[in-house]
Amino acid sequence: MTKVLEISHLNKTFGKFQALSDVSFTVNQGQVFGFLGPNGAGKTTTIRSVLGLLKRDSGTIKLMGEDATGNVLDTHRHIAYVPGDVYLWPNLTGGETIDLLLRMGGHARTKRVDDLIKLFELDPRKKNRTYSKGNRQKVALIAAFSANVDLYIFDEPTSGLDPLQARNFQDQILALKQAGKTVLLSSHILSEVEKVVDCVAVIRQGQIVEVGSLTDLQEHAALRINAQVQDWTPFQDYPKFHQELNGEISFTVARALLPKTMTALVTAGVTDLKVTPPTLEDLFMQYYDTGAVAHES
Ligand SMILES: Nc1ncnc2c1ncn2[C@@H]1O[C@H](COP(=O)(O)OP(=O)(O)OP(=O)(O)O)[C@@H](O)[C@H]1O
Repeated sequence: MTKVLEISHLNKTFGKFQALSDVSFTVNQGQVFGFLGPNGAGKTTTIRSVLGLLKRDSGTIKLMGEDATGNVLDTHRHIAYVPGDVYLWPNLTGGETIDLLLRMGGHARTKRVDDLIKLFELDPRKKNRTYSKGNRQKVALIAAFSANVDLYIFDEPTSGLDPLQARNFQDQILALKQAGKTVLLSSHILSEVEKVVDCVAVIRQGQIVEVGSLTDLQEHAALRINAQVQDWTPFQDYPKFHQELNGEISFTVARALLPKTMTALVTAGVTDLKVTPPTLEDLFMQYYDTGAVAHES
């Protein structure tokens, strides 16, 4: 499998502040890779390091097997990038900007540009300074989706888009995926990316706390147990223990501890039982809360 982007042991400080600590992950050819984490986690810092817009303290960043930080101009030729906050030349029109962005990247203008302008409902004759945040984002997205590159990087790409345009964005990502293209998609909202990503890395306070497929992550997550038992006291120390007025108890348990918990439930005289797998959103919130998935006993 071709490694398109390989980040190893990346460290970055701003003064005394450690923004990235030992960040490592690999994005393979044809993957749509979600780079997820709360605000301020280090997503943009990582992406800007890849693009050579920030100088890393240590670690390696390889693009298509080559040092990405050696020849930054060359790196940019392999990448289409849409930042979270898009700033454009104020006196150019959207259409002129798309053409300029494509020419700067060495890409030909094709009919695809017109199709995307229509799809995203952009008026390309307006000057950039008159555009809303969402329209500026559309200009950058249209240029990126029109480019033929090895890696597409989108940093919080739908923050200014309305739900219909966000859907168009997702469809375009799926089209890239079908074409075997590689995408790195950063977001702090799981629901925004879960329909399109194959694999995710979760970053929190500058550290990668999980890398894997969405199904892998679900496998590791804690299960919720709801039960009616004659003696609830053995369960009162389980995480998120709660007792309803009707006596039903609920708590969470790591999947690995399920057999032991079932034995304890039988001993406690269980009369009713429901085991619910976590939603991905639940799981994601666990990373936000504690930085680690619950493997508690
Ligand atoms: N130029 C800078 N100087 C000092 N601190 C910085 C600089 N750039 C980023 N930081 C800090 O580094 C940390 C990571 O920021 P970063 O922008 O990478 O987060 P993020 O995950 O992209 O967040 P968001 O989802 O809010 O965009 C934050 O605490 C931020 O304040």
